[in-house]
Amino acid sequence: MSKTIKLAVHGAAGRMGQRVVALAADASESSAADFTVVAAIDHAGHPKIGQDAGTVAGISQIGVPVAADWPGAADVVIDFSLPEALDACVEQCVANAWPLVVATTGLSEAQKNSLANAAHSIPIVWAPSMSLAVNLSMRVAQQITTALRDVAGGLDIEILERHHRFKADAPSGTALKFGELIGEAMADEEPVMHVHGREGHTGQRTRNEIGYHAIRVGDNPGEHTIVFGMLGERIELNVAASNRDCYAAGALAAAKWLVGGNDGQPMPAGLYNMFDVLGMADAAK
Ligand SMILES: NC(=O)C1=CN([C@@H]2O[C@H](COP(=O)(O)OP(=O)(O)OC[C@H]3O[C@@H](n4cnc5c(N)ncnc54)[C@H](O)[C@@H]3O)[C@@H](O)[C@H]2O)C=CC1
Ligand SMILES: O=C(O)C1=N[C@H](C(=O)O)C[C@H](O)C1
Repeated sequence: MSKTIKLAVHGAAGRMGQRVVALAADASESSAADFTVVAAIDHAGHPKIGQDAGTVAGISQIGVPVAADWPGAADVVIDFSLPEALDACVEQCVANAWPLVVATTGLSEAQKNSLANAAHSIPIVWAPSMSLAVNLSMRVAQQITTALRDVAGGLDIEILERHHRFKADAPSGTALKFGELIGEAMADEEPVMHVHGREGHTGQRTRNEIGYHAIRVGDNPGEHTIVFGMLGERIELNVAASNRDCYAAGALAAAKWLVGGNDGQPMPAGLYNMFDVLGMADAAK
């Protein structure tokens, strides 16, 4: 039998952590052949501490309790937690030389810098969306922007995102990443302004801004619409999750890539993203 990847899940009792545990451990899922969940880590005060992580995730027992302690050994760690929980996770991974997938959004600038520092010693995949469809849409958004940025009459770009009412950060990390990539593709002499919502006497829209609008409704697992508005017509690029498994499957693909790379060799230390994992790093922009 081939050796499975020993996976530690950080934030294991959360909405996303549960789906990662389920896809990695549920025998009916194809990814379960690749992984063995060795640790399901969550906050010491979480009410599910001590319960079997499989049961918490809605699958059969896996013999691993949700715990606040880190394991003695792991091949890779997947983090879906909170910004305030991430620093300790990164420290553990650096101390133990564990590759790390960071999916948590809403990080401070200091945390982004410490991720870059940590990536000098361990390989890290960090992306605000692990979804294949979202990452592909980011490339499409860059291409549309490049094609239309000099259109007669001008191009207005606004980013609408919809998420469940429980989401803690706004706008979504994905919306901000769309904006960053689109801003690069706008390549104007003027610096791009990132405008978050509008209210009051705002005056006319300027050419060099990207607008962001964060909608929080019900149980929406994540939807992004990029509006490319011109005089006389518009394009709307919409990418929507039906459930959270697109993110969980993407995180598992990233974990597998860190451990086995493209050629079976572990990835060296460095800061990677989902474009690297999906082989889209050099896609035409
Ligand atoms: N990159 C991506 O594809 C995606 C990223 N996310 C992001 O992942 C994060 C988690 O999202 P959800 O699962 O919906 O949130 P959630 O609130 O359901 O789960 C977070 C979990 O982290 C745990 N946690 C809090 N403090 C901790 C600590 N000190 N140590 C260990 N665990 C701790 C919580 O108890 C909770 O179980 C958010 O930042 C969200 O934006 C969510 C979906 C996709
Ligand atoms: O909190 C969520 O749910 C999600 N967060 C990520 C983000 O902030 O971009 C990714 C996804 O949209 C779901």
